[in-house]
Amino acid sequence: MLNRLSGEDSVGDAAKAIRGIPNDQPSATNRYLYYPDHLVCMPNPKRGIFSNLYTLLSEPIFSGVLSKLFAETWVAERSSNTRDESVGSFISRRYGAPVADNLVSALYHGIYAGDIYNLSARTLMPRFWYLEKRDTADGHGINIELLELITKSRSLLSFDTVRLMNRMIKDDSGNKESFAFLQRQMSKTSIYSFVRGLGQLNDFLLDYLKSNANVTLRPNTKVEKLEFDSSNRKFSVSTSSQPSSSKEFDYTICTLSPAVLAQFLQPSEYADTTKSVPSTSLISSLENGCPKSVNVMVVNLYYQNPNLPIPRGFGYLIPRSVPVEQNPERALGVIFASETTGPRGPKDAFVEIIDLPKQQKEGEEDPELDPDLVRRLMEQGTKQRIQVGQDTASGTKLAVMIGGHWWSGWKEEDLPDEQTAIEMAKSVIQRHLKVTEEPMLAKARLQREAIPQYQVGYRDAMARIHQNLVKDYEGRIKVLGPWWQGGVGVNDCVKSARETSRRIREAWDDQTGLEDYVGEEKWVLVDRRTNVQVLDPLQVR
Ligand SMILES: C=Cc1c2[nH]c(c1C)Cc1[nH]c(c(CCC(=O)O)c1C)Cc1[nH]c(c(C)c1CCC(=O)O)Cc1[nH]c(c(C)c1C=C)C2
Repeated sequence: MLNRLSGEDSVGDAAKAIRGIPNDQPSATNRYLYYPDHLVCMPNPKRGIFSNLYTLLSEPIFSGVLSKLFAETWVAERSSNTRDESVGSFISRRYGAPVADNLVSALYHGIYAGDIYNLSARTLMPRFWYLEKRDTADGHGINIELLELITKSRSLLSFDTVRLMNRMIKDDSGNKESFAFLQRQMSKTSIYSFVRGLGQLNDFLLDYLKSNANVTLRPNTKVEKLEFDSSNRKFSVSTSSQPSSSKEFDYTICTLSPAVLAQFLQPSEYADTTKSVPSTSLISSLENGCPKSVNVMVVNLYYQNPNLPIPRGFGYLIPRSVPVEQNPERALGVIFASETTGPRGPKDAFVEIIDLPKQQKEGEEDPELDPDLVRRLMEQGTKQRIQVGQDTASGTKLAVMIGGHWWSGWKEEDLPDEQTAIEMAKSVIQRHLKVTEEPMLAKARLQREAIPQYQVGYRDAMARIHQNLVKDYEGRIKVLGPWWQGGVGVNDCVKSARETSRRIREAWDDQTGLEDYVGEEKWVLVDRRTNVQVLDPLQVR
């Protein structure tokens, strides 16, 4: 997908679409935690050793943390029977409760809006989970293992990551030039966005699919039933507009939740008796293994003042340990959104390339423009106006995220409405950032079931679903997306989409997208100097 975005048609389109924030910008280097009543900038190499040390020694959020970090080496490892454990319990056990509650809980608010005492350590901290039991003969803990990797210039990568990287390098079906361009662009980038927002990705995909004669799109059409004929291994689909379809399909790709897939597959009273019926074991593995999800209220605030008294950076997160009187709204964090969407204002959001040779000599790097793109435009002699920032107005944008796991189990009528949410967000901003100005624009939206919560036991649940899908549907149902592969990000989705299309192209029908969950995780040691890859000889026993 991104490969296509990056220039199937023209390399210029990519530079126009993807807006990368360079690694050295404040939004890349400065991330804050709120504790107990002020923002604390997290240590990072760009801030220098003295500044980091001062923060570590003076801020209450780190009290008791350093001694516990050092003591980790002597903590007894988990028992061999433990299949999984919550992130909160794992971190408290190895590094102490303050690390879990003050630091790690905030991080998991900022990715999953989740409760560390429910999320799976094995799924979400796989490397740490693995390192705890690696080399058990020495029993010297995670920190020493990490130190050893650093001093020996080795990376420990999951087997599936290395497999994907190797496949992408070998794969000649993609556009090599655009892939190389994307790699170069991303290596300088900490985060990226799309100039017209994330919706641009959808628009691009839609346009691309519409331009393919063999694709039929059925918007606003609910799938009612999915039936499989095992004699010819074909699916038929009943939809709200077409109760019985004559068309047959070879594969089904499901990006919805396991529980929704179970609904599609359940035979109705009037089911066609020639079609296969899913086993009760598949249906119960889908229903019981389905992660719960959380609702997140996202409130966007726009202030006309471009110079509000807020620090430079990506934003801040609020750990679970912050006393309720400091966070009665149960906010999870705030994104300083004008920092993350590129240059803003009527002048700065666009770069006009009128006379390239004068404006930029070949080889001279402009942080906003890719040199290859410039070279290409120079060759074409093109005059272009390129949008590099999302916002054509100056001012300050903030995005306040509220709720998540704090609202788990709440009844619908107890959730705040949008107007109340705006008032809540304004009071968060007033209390935490001392901003008393009224926003010029405010918009709230409740994102329902926004983020799946990968529960303790997620890995085993997905392995069971895989085995049942292969048995009942002969690997003709593939699953991908946030519910299935334990990753909520766009990158995770792109990665699993790539792998799914390969599985179908190669007719790998022993694979559903969940096969890597069966058995133990495999890890690869990569020598960073030579790029030699070896399967880690010290796999967990
Ligand atoms: C305050 C709540 C949230 C913030 N972002 C999200 C929530 C619930 C959701 C979210 N965050 C990340 C993703 C994945 C995006 C992707 O990969 O496409 C999602 C869905 C990424 C992320 N955000 C933070 C971290 C450390 C990460 C992991 C990857 C990375 O380093 O980029 C931190 C973070 N999130 C939020 C803030 C304010 C913040 C840090 C200060 C908001």
